[in-house]
Amino acid sequence: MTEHPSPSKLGLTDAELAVHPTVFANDVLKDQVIVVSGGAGGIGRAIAWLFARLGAHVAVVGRDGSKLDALVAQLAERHLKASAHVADIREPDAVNLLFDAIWAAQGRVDSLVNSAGGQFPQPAIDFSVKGWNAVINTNLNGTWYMMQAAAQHWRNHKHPGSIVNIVVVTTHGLYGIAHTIAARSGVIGLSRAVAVEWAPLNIRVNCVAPGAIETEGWNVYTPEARAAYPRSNPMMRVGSPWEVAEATAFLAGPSAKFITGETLTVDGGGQLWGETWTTGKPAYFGGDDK
Ligand SMILES: CCCCC/C=C/C(=O)SCCNC(=O)CCNC(=O)[C@H](O)C(C)(C)COP(=O)(O)OP(=O)(O)OC[C@H]1O[C@@H](n2cnc3c(N)ncnc32)[C@H](O)[C@@H]1OP(=O)(O)O
Ligand SMILES: NC(=O)C1=CN([C@@H]2O[C@H](COP(=O)(O)OP(=O)(O)OC[C@H]3O[C@@H](n4cnc5c(N)ncnc54)[C@H](OP(=O)(O)O)[C@@H]3O)[C@@H](O)[C@H]2O)C=CC1
Repeated sequence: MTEHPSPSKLGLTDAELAVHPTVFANDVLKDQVIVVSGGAGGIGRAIAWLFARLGAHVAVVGRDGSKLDALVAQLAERHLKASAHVADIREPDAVNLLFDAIWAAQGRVDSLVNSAGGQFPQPAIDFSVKGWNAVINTNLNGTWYMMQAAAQHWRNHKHPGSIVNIVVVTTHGLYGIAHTIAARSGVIGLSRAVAVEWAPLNIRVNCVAPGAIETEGWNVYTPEARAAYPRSNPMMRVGSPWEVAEATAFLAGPSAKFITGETLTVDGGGQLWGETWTTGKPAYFGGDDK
């Protein structure tokens, strides 16, 4: 994967996340257990900090154990509860073992947040089969394996649950990552379908669709593409991972107990006005790219 040097830090640090003001009351998630995939990434990390500060035990999941361990240590320093779990969400057997392990250690799981995911910018006409499959496998298949394993464990334990899938805005204005639009459209459709099928099990399923949210994940985009992101919505700024975390807490927790099958867009209005060209805006549309 091509990574571009970042001129300054991207996103929020642990020190900032530890004290960021929140609209939620302390202890609103007291004693709950929340699984956060991609928990050491930019958005997942903000979710982990917010949910832990609200009283939950946060089980953070990813492939890089050292990043997860460092985050858990930071949380523990502030007397917040968390555990690190290495798993590749594209491996269904590993995903099942992950949920077995968390249930065995914590005795419950209340919510799953799927924040693991990503893509690379490329005109769709040039996608290789391997690149297409990497993005579909991560964002659609991996998310599904996590959703299904969570739901099967809830059914087996006769325990209610909620799922929040972090997707992208699929309806308007996001170009150069068509593979992820395809995968995330699949996740949104899947979430609406199982929101109905799993309602008898007392499982809610919702999505959050962020717009341009500054995180280290942006290193996959060129500095020129990133420079245009603040102009991708009528608020003329990028979003913060904390803004996504608070939307996620709203949907995951008791505040949304009558909401299922919904997608909450957190993009500063970008789905109504604005455009994001992750590969540079072509001259045809009035941009600089040939
Ligand atoms: C407002 C703006 C933003 C737009 C909205 C969304 C933003 C975000 O989501 S930002 C944060 C998300 N984080 C990331 O996207 C992280 C970076 N991306 C990735 O890690 C990958 O894209 C991945 C998720 C697909 C990783 O999967 P993995 O299996 O590890 O993939 P590989 O790196 O091994 O690559 C496999 C295959 O994919 C093709 N490929 C990968 N990178 C590129 C590239 N830059 N250009 C073209 N093709 C690429 C390629 O075929 C790779 O195979 P090889 O050629 O054999 O390496
Ligand atoms: N930032 C933005 O502007 C936007 C982001 N999004 C989406 O929000 C989600 C989070 O984004 P963000 O935090 O910015 O991205 P990051 O790249 O910072 O974090 C993504 C995390 O996903 C984990 N991950 C990736 N693949 C796998 C895998 N196969 N198994 C387990 N974990 C995996 C990575 O951890 P590890 O390397 O340890 O596996 C990483 O920490 C992603 O789905 C992203 O596409 C959507 C719209 C906009």
